[in-house]
Amino acid sequence: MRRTMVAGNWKMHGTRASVAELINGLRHLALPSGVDVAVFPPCLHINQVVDGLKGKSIQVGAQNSAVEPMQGALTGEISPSQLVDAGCSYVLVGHSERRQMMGERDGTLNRKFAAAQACGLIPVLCIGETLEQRESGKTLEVVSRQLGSIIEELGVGAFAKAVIAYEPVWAIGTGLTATPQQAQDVHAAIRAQLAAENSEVAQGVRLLYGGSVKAANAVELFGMPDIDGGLIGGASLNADEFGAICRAAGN
Ligand SMILES: O=C[C@H](O)COP(=O)(O)O
Repeated sequence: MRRTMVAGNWKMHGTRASVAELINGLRHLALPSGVDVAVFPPCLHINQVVDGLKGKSIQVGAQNSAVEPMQGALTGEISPSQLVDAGCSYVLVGHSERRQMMGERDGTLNRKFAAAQACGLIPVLCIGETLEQRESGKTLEVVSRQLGSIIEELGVGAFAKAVIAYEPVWAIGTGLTATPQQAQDVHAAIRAQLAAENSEVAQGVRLLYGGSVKAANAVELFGMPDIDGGLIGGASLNADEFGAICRAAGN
């Protein structure tokens, strides 16, 4: 049985003061015991969040990490080993905003994924199609290629200690959500692709849905058989809303 997971990606939001407020809100949440909860603050605020959430069952992750596992001459980057040292458990790999705006390609993402795992971080691989790709019937082809890149490079076993987030780009921050059935169809295809290589890995890996998830649509989405929780953007910046989404995952 897979444990559900709700992850809050704060993206490039927050000041020390607003983060302190959000931490305070999170500390007061009653969280369901069967759900793994994690937040992904900007790197600048990771120490503050790790300290502020001590004793609370919320893990902390980073939104990005370097292609090299250990420290070195890589100006401006933060290594997975530094993130572990700071108290992180997870790292996002290949969020569509980084694929699109930073030009991150599969080869780079394979290295980031491997480097994260080498340090004991759990990578959350983000995959998903653009509106144009969906409208031209290429959704499954695109998602399969993004997933296949890691399988080819690192082997399907790499997903024994990883999470996958399916995020249709057209649903991110737009208020448009994939219908539960649209999301389920893609999640089922992802699991089938993994199962073709290794059914145990396929059954064990958690597949999160991301894209305009709110408390109001979470129950229906998380009720689908291959949706094991969510990667939440905007709604994770409000502790009460985030708490309600976590409770929806616990139903
Ligand atoms: O990482 C989170 C996703 O990009 C979803 O963002 P959103 O909930 O604001 O649409």
